[in-house]
Amino acid sequence: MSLSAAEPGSRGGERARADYSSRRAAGGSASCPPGEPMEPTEGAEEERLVQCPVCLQELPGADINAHLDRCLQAGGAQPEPPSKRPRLAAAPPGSQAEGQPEQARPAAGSPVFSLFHKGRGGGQSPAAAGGRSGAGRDEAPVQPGHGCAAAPCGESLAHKLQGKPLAERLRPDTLGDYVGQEPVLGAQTLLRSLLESHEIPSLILWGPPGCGKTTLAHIIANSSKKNGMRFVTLSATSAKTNDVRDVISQAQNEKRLFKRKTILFIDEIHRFNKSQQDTFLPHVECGTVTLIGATTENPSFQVNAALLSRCRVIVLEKLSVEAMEAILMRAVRFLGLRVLGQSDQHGTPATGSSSKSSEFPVYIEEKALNTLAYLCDGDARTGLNGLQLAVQARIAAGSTTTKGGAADGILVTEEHIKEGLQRSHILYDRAGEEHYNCISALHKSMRGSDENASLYWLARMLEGGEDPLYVARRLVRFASEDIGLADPLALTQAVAAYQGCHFIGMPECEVILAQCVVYFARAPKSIEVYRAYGKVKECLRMHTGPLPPVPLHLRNAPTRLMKNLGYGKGYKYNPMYKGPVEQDYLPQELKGTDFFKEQET
Ligand SMILES: Nc1ncnc2c1ncn2[C@@H]1O[C@H](COP(=O)(O)OP(=O)(O)OP(=O)(O)O)[C@@H](O)[C@H]1O
Repeated sequence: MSLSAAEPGSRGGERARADYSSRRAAGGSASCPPGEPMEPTEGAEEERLVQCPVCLQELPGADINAHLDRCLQAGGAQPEPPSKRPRLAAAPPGSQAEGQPEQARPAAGSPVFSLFHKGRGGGQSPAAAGGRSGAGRDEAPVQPGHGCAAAPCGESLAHKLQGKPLAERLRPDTLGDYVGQEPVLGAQTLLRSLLESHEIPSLILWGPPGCGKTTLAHIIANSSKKNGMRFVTLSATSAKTNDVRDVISQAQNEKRLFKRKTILFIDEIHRFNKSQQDTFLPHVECGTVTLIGATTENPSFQVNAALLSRCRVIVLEKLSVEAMEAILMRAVRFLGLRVLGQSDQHGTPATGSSSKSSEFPVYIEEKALNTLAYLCDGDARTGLNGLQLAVQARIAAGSTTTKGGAADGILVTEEHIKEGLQRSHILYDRAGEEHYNCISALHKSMRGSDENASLYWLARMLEGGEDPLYVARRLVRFASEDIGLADPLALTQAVAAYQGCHFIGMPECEVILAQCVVYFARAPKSIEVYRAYGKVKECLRMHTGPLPPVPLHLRNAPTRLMKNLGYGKGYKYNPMYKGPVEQDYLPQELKGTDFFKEQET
């Protein structure tokens, strides 16, 4: 036997299979039942640990063929390697492993990270606690359609509001239910035709929170699954480089052994550092994995340029008020609420109503829905959670009303919606005017050395859901523009604050920003450099004709030819002189210009 320790996907794997076949033909130990000890074989080679090319488990060389036999029969699934962490989940529905006995599927913790699948244990998603998408999410399927999506008809309203957040229950499964994003997903768009023909390119989905990035990936997962592809998901907030490597080697094996393609979805890809992102590069390049990354950050800054050039960047916009209204109406139908229009005092039951008739009818003002669609600022998760919270609160309060002549029931008004949103989401328009107004107020408060106002505006933004890195970037600018050389350490503080925010994110990073903001409010201020640089720029802008050449004595002369042309000639090397050196550094035309001279006002 000559099987050597092989990297998954390497030629050693082929040799393993060849060896496996020949031993099998010879009636060798390949027929050992699982769990039985293998017969010892001769030779030192057998004592070496060999990695199974299918499941990556390391075994003594003597055991590998029988193990490989079982591994291949189990469709590439073997008991988990000891090093795997429990957040790795099981095989996707529709995958080859799905139809196999439970023990033959990849166990939780196997290198298969397939998460967009029907929950086996029916456990509650981590998102049920209000969490965002993450590694290990175990989602229940949502049926296409409206009224009874994800819930059997007749299920009570209280039951529908329990467990998973509404936003998760209503996550669309098909493009048909995906609302908005017309510029990238409308009819006739390239992406739609690619998705419809199951030609999925590597993608980076970039857009603000709650605009549908994960949902789009979820839809792609459903369609690719039907097409026999594997869909594996990782969250960059929790996955380590080793997890990525595991996924890649599993993808290599799947491709080699079962000719199955793997789509790897990485949520919050910007949280991977550049070297972690490098891990995918060659595998995206050679087509072992199709990468779908989701990010709320500008990928030009946060995603490795080489990786970026191999992916199509899809820019998703925050959802429009109309799109939000459509999403909320779908939720209203699902919950079986009755919309109480301004002109319709009796309330129009939403089609697909599924509330049990024994329950009080629940009414919601049309105005309340419009306000919610407006206030959630294009974030569908906030909108749906806001609706859920308001309805739950009203049901818990057990209020009944006969307002407006409607039958006895529970009424959700605009005020209730605002109250619910206020509690979970300070009214703050992250992309609109409020965003600029607040950052401007913060900047001016720090400039005016008002530490209280500075902290106030900072909190207004952060509590309203502002991206802490946006604030941190402004602080970096402020450190140079307003403090400058009056305290050069300010810049170090700002850069450190930016990095701190990048490392730990919200909510922990809020105090980092608070410290930096107070430091800046208290710091001495100087705009000397800022102003002088402005004057230099103006000087360049106002210049007419060709720009003056760099004086010859200031030029470097790395070659003989350049020396002969007079480059560097007459240059006085300052360290060689004890006293001040008489030498011009500005072009002749600008001799004596002082950009630092204060202008008389
Ligand atoms: N375009 C859409 N059409 C219908 N529902 C949507 C759409 N976008 C989002 N939703 C709803 O909002 C919820 C949250 O959306 P999703 O998780 O896709 O946001 P995201 O862009 O990935 O946000 P984040 O960056 O915060 O993870 C979904 O579960 C779904 O119910």
